[in-house]
Amino acid sequence: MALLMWIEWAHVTKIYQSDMEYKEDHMENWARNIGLLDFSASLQSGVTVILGPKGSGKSTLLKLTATLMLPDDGRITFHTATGSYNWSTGSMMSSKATAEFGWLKKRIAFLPMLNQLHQDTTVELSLLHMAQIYCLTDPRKKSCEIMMRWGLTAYRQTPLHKLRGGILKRFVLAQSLLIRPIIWILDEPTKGLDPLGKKLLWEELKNRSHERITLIATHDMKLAECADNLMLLEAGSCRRLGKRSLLTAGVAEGTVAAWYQTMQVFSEMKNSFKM
Ligand SMILES: Nc1ncnc2c1ncn2[C@@H]1O[C@H](COP(=O)(O)OP(=O)(O)OP(=O)(O)O)[C@@H](O)[C@H]1O
Repeated sequence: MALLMWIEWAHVTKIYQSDMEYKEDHMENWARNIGLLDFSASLQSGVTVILGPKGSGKSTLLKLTATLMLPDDGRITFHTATGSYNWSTGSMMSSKATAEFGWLKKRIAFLPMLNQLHQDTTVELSLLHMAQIYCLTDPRKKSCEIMMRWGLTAYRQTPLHKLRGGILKRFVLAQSLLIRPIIWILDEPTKGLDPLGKKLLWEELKNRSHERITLIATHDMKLAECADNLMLLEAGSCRRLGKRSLLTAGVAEGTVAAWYQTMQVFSEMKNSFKM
């Protein structure tokens, strides 16, 4: 059954106060401090892959949607079967709505979350701990199931600091799914992920996408092929949003990579006319 929920971003703007760390990386961006600028869009369940050049605002959009940062202007509204909840600077809510929104926020999983890991704890105990924090029924069973699904059973007694990079990333993905997120937000999930992890991620995205809203920012064009929708960001704004099948049908190769490349060419042409 499809999830009865959607997210709406209305005129969301986020300006960073300092650009010190970013000067080298994103020199081509005319306004380095702009995370998002008057960003508007809306999305329902399924997998949405967010594409865009370096510094176009992909991570900013994900962090704002994960409610890790507040927008400076505009609002993000989470529409659910029980009500609509606004994430914006200065928004007011009744105590009932605050409690409901609190419940929803606990069902938003954001990756990367590596810094929140207790490195000395074993794989099994970390999952169990997470299941207990989130008050899951039958936490031991659910932790075992997720370990099996993500090929982690052989590492159950291994402390996290001993996991190799690719397997650690697989663990983090598994852990994020343990809480059965309604909104699953992934920033570059295939970066540093091992081949088994990539295969399992693909299966998860293909088989369970209707159960949640999944947002993925990536430069991995192979992964982007799993999208139901594509969103293209440019200089902090949404330039395109639509069904992958429709957007890619417009380019000869019919792939996301070819569509993205075409869009980049159009952008360069547009920018050269402006100069
Ligand atoms: N903490 C920060 N301080 C200052 N500027 C920032 C900060 N975080 C992001 N920015 C700026 O905001 C803009 C958007 O950054 P963001 O990381 O969201 O882009 P991105 O599309 O995710 O880039 P990438 O593809 O490199 O991950 C960039 O120009 C960046 O320099």
